[in-house]
Amino acid sequence: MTRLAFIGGGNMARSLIGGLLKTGVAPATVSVAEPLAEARQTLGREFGIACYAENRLAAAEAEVIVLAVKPQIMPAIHAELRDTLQRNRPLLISIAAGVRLDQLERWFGSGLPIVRCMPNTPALIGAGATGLCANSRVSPAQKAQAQHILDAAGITRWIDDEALMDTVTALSGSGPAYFFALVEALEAAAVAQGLPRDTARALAAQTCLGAGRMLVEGGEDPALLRQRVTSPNGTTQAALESFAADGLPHIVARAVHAATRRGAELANELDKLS
Ligand SMILES: NC(=O)C1=CN([C@@H]2O[C@H](COP(=O)(O)OP(=O)(O)OC[C@H]3O[C@@H](n4cnc5c(N)ncnc54)[C@H](OP(=O)(O)O)[C@@H]3O)[C@@H](O)[C@H]2O)C=CC1
Ligand SMILES: O=C(O)[C@@H]1CCC=N1
Repeated sequence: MTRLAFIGGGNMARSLIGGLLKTGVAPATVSVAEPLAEARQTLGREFGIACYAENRLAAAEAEVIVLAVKPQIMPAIHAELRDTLQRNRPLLISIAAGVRLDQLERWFGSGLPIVRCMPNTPALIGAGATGLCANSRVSPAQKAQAQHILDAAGITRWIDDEALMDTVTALSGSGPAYFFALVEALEAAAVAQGLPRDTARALAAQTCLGAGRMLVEGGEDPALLRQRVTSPNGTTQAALESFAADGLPHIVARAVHAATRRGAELANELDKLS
């Protein structure tokens, strides 16, 4: 069985580890490096995996290493891991927003097989969406390995042009937050009209789930699904006309553009640090 190490045991690592163990991956094959003692204890208790304070120890025997730290931490960990990686030449998987393959190659050593991917937090419940992009050193078997790890967390799509990974980040990486923000706004609007908050929350959240399930399970065009809700001259039409008058597509496009630009900025900031 493939030995897998996570560097950083935060939100996304927990989501991915939880998904993998649910698919039958043995806890004994997974290790994690996490600086916070309390977080190590929780990870060990929850998942039964080996937890280390030192990155080098977690990575020592691994055939696949998932870099699950914040982008700004990457330059700090490469010095620690570089020798181990050059010796063992594992498959490296980075989930960091913005961080480019050429930067990872420069920091961790050229010639390494590296997959840059962008999962999202619904991975925690097996409903994640991940874009993946590989450098030229990744073999077909390693591609399948990376896909297997991320498939455990939801759906996966390979992205051939790495330049589009910042778009994936802005779409599905950050995307759950957009839907949460919409639910918050819907809830606030209904509460302002007098609906009890718990009722507003439950109806808004279930509506989000129902719409999402119809999109995913039915596979129909969102425009068609929208039209079916929209009776001529009815309530939905009134709401959609209000959205259009306020420029909803433009507002969304600007937000996705801002997130995409921030991804590129993160990478540029790291170039200045390292
Ligand atoms: N959150 C999200 O929705 C998504 C995040 N990502 C990407 O995933 C990565 C992780 O994000 P997320 O899980 O949210 O962040 P978290 O802060 O939850 O996790 C990062 C973890 O790394 C640990 N850490 C800090 N320094 C080191 C170090 N030197 N060596 C090893 N571990 C260290 C942190 O410990 P401590 O807390 O003690 O500092 C923390 O537990 C980021 O690069 C982000 O861009 C990708 C997709 C979605
Ligand atoms: O906000 C962020 O930078 C990370 C990447 C995608 C989701 N969270």
